[in-house]
Amino acid sequence: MSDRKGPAKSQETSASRVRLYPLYLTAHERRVSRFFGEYDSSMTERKTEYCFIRDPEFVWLPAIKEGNNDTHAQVKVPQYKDEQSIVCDGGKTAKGWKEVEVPLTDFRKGVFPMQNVDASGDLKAFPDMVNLTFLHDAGILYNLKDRHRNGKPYTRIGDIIIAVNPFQWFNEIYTEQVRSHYARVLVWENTEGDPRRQVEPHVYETSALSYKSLAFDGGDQSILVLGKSGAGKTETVKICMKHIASCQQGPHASSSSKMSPVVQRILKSIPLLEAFGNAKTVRNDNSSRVGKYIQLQFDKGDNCQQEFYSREKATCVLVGSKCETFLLEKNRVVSHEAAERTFHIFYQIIAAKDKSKYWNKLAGTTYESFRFVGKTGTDTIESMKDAENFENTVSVLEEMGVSGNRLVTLMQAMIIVMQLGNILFAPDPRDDDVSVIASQEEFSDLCELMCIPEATMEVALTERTLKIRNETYKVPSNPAKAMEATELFAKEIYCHAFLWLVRCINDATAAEINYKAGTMSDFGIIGLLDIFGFESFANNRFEQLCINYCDEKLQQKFTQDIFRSVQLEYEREGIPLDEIKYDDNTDVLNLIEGKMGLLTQLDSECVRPKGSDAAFLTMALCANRFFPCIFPDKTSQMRFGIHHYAEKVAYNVKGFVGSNRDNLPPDLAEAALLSSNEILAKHMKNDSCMNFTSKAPSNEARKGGPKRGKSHMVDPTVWSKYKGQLMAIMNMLQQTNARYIRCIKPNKVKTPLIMEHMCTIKQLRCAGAVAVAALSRSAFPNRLDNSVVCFKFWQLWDPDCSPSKATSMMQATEKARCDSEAILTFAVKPFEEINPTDRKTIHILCCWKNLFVF
Ligand SMILES: Nc1ncnc2c1ncn2[C@@H]1O[C@H](COP(=O)(O)OP(=O)(O)OP(=O)(O)O)[C@@H](O)[C@H]1O
Repeated sequence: MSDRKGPAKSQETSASRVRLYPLYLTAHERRVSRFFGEYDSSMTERKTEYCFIRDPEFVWLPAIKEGNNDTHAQVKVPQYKDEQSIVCDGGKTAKGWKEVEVPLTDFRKGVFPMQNVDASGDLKAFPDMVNLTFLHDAGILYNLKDRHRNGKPYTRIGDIIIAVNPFQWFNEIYTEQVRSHYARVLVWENTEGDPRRQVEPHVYETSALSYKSLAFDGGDQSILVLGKSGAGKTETVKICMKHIASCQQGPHASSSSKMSPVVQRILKSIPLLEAFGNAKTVRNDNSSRVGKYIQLQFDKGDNCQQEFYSREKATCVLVGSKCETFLLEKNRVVSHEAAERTFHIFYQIIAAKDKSKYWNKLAGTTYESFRFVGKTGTDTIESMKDAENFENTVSVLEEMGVSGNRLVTLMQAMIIVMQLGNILFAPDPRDDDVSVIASQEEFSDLCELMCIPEATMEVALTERTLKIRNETYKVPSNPAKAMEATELFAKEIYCHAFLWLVRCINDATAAEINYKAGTMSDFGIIGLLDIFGFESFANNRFEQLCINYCDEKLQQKFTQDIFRSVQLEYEREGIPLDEIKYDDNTDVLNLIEGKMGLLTQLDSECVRPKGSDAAFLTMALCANRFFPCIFPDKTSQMRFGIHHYAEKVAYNVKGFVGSNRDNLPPDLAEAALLSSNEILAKHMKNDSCMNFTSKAPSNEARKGGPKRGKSHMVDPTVWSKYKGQLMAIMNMLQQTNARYIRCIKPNKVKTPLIMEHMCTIKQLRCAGAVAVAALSRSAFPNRLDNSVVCFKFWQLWDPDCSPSKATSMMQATEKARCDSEAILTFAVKPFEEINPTDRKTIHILCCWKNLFVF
């Protein structure tokens, strides 16, 4: 294009309201589509209109629009063999075509979502979905599907990585060479602009950029890995940790560079936690049944920036790690679905060759010998036998300092839990409300193992102490109550043995202990959060509400963070941003955690002597009747629903009060003190994950959680402890620069190469994938490169009426920007409208440094 001189155009824009789910068409888009519609019909060669149509089974189907009248569009739909073969290839691999008429009312304002095409109108998949020309969930689904089929599990959406679980290991994308390539390009090389343009999307970019930000800017970082069960969160955390461990070795690291012993221990700590915190579920053979927040600790060096700039050696080195765990699924200790298993460690102990070393009565036992363990469909997890896994577990425990007597203590605590499941009760023949022990031999073995006198243990299990005012009474328990107390005892022992182990791991890995004592606040942090994703089952209980609440908290943070990064992008591009509003989930959070919220109501019901689930529900519904996000269930008086940000979930309140109380009866707590096992005798009240003070404890953490917990009048409830822990973690995250990885489970059958549309799209909606892209584009959701504008729309331009200010001296990008601005100024003028309220021009397009947005 020749140089044209003309008045510079201002980049002023009136930002419109951000739509989190921008499905066609707002007034803005209508104007844009008028422009494109008229432009398209003016072209001599009409491009194929690749669009999507709705489908009840496959959610969206690719199609080609042939034409339309006032009410219907004529559409050709390629027919494929099955769901997996459906792709956006313009029907090249289709086995036939079907002509259909689609009512225009199927789509807002009758506009069809378009398939992903490049500048010349050819179908294309995009590594960064913020660059999709048209933005909607159909485009995102098929873009991910295309990459998934081609062995590319990672796709970028702005600053977020979407990781689709491939259910097969592509070893070639995790080699040491690939790791160092990402470290070199993203950390060590001094590149101009965004270095991510030089690499394929990968979780290595999240780890590398986190490390670089920590080393370069010094601020603490975090990586939040979110997704439903089986989506690949834990594997992703391990992949990122390994990469960070290699980044910190410096620009010249190689396979011969040795990791320090503490770094090796850090990397091994996750599989160790998996042995005790993971179980086989129907969704995932190695499912984490506990939330984890791992803080990698770095010594940033004295004059870190200066040395960092030399890029000769890493001065920001990994020197330790600490792990916080929360909401262990302790119910799994005492019961699990037939197709699932309890925690791996139980199977490992029973399968161990030398198990009688831990208790001679284990000799000859099988899984079925223990009621809590029982029959299992498999003795192999992730292609490793339980027996082999046990050897690994013991070897890593020893590296963590849990050896000799401490190892026996831990294993015996596990065996005590199993043995508790074998204790049976029967009604006393003289009185049904009194129970007697019906499995005398198993009971004697248990008491011997715990070293607690049988008489003491019998009373603790079959009677309970009640305190009424200042008087104490002993009340007999019927068999059901005695069984309930036994199971509670087993759950508490497991939970506290788990915390004891977490403290041992932290002792073996924390920088405060293994590197520099007393300088804890000097360490830089990269925190990795691996947390259960939002779920909705046929029957959702109290624990599910806690999990979904946690997810709501993270969703709120996610939206706020994305919004902040959009603001920064606009500032960088010099675009004024008058007003951006976005949907948020504050109302759901207020409903759950507010002063009169559901969980406060539940806590009050737990202190009432006759507190009941039904009374809780009545109170909760009444106190929160003005919240639009809660609704009663007309079919059941024991159910209610919450309209979460992701979807509506119906909760069954049966067991809410019991699950929230969940405290160990005082009689059993006292009996435990007599045990020779240290975990039972000394650690049953220790709810901490650390033996030392953590960095910069938050206000909540310092106070030890919500006030209720501090009062000695009542035991803290599960909810109050959980809320305190979660708030402490949220506060810690708040002080970091967060990056997100959204893991997607593409199918329920855990099989490679299958992407089920319905299940994937639901997760994309939960993850707010469209929302992220929309928010990233905020006022102008669609975008094209300026060079593409010049190429596509030059015919519309009359340079005499609207000259470009480009000169031959300019660089290509600058020239493209000026030309594109001139072309569009000319072409768009007729489509601009005047806002009737303020009489100002409504701009429908805007030219950025590299992009034309509309
Ligand atoms: N990047 C990957 N490449 C290949 N397979 C993977 C990858 N990530 C995960 N998987 C497979 O998916 C399984 C489930 O992954 P993972 O345990 O990380 O899920 P999760 O989201 O942590 O689930 P949960 O919430 O139940 O713990 C893994 O055991 C592994 O077989």
